[in-house]
Amino acid sequence: MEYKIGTDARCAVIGYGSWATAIVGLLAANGRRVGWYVRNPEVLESLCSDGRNPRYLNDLEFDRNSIAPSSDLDAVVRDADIVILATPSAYLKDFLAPLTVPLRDKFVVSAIKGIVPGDYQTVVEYIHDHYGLSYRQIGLVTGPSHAEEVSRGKLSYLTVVCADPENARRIGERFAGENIRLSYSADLYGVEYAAILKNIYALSVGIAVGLGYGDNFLAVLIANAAGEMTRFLEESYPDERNTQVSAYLGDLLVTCYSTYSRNRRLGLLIGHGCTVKSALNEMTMVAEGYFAADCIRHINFRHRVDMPIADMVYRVLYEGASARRCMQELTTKLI
Ligand SMILES: NC(=O)C1=CN([C@@H]2O[C@H](COP(=O)(O)OP(=O)(O)OC[C@H]3O[C@@H](n4cnc5c(N)ncnc54)[C@H](O)[C@@H]3O)[C@@H](O)[C@H]2O)C=CC1
Ligand SMILES: O=C(CO)COP(=O)(O)O
Repeated sequence: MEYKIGTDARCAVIGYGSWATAIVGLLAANGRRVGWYVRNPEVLESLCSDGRNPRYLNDLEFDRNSIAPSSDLDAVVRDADIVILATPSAYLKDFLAPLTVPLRDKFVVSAIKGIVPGDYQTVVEYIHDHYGLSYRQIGLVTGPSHAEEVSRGKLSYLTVVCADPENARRIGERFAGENIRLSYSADLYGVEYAAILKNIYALSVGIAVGLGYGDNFLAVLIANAAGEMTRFLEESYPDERNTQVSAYLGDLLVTCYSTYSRNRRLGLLIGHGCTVKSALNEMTMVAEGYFAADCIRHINFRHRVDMPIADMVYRVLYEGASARRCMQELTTKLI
């Protein structure tokens, strides 16, 4: 299917959470007006009237001429060539439900780090299967990149992943900026799963910190998590890949140690003794690892990879198992 991705291509972003807002900030700084699907009336009103998202990254002020926010999904998608998805994975279907305009002639980039619950598919797989796009017209933007830092101009490295390296470079040009360094990859499967798994591992780190484990143990836990991630990728989809670079290991590290990490925070609350339900209620932002723990367990029934850390997180989140006991058991399986 024909699609447009060159310098004239128009971009649109779907979603209005923190990552969507930071991404619009990067794209808007690069020239062309950015289409933006914002279905929340309060956020839409505020973006149109004073160029700010009142719910997320409120200190980021947009030049109103550089953005075109709208609650009409069809119009936003119709006017775009490159559609960037930046909703939490759990609500992607919900966000796209009103769409009647075909996506087949668009280039779709997922900035989402999660699995579509219920379908047990990655976002790339879901868009390919449900919207009839070839894998050559779907990409990813990922890397260690907390929205709070990106939006404040803190140096960040993003990785753009496309089957065709020329497409990756063209998408990368849209995100480029003084404080953004870009890398490229063609490993759609590996990079997407790495971004999903790291959220589960950050939850395990948060749980450990909440339970009182120290830095010595955290280093062991994260080192084992990196090994578990690599093992999952190698056994489920062998390919030539270096998982030591920032799109895999870097993203895992920032999610495990940053105070901005939503997944670590959810784990911390549980480690401190909150029930899973009350910890989820405390969260003001989405922790993808909660959904991913269930999805990966389901997907791993096919691959049967040894994943003691992901299994521990699943048991705590979904089986009501004691975090303290599960973590103690896990300590006997780490090296
Ligand atoms: N925040 C970050 O620094 C980064 C986030 N990501 C990824 O971007 C995606 C979006 O995450 P964030 O922007 O952080 O999310 P967020 O927590 O900042 O925003 C959540 C969005 O989901 C909507 N939402 C929340 N609960 C909902 C519900 N029950 N039903 C329907 N919609 C609901 C909110 O209205 C909002 O638009 C995730 O996959 C995340 O892993 C990727 C890189 C960086
Ligand atoms: O993926 C992210 C940053 O790269 C966001 O997830 P966390 O907030 O849990 O780190």
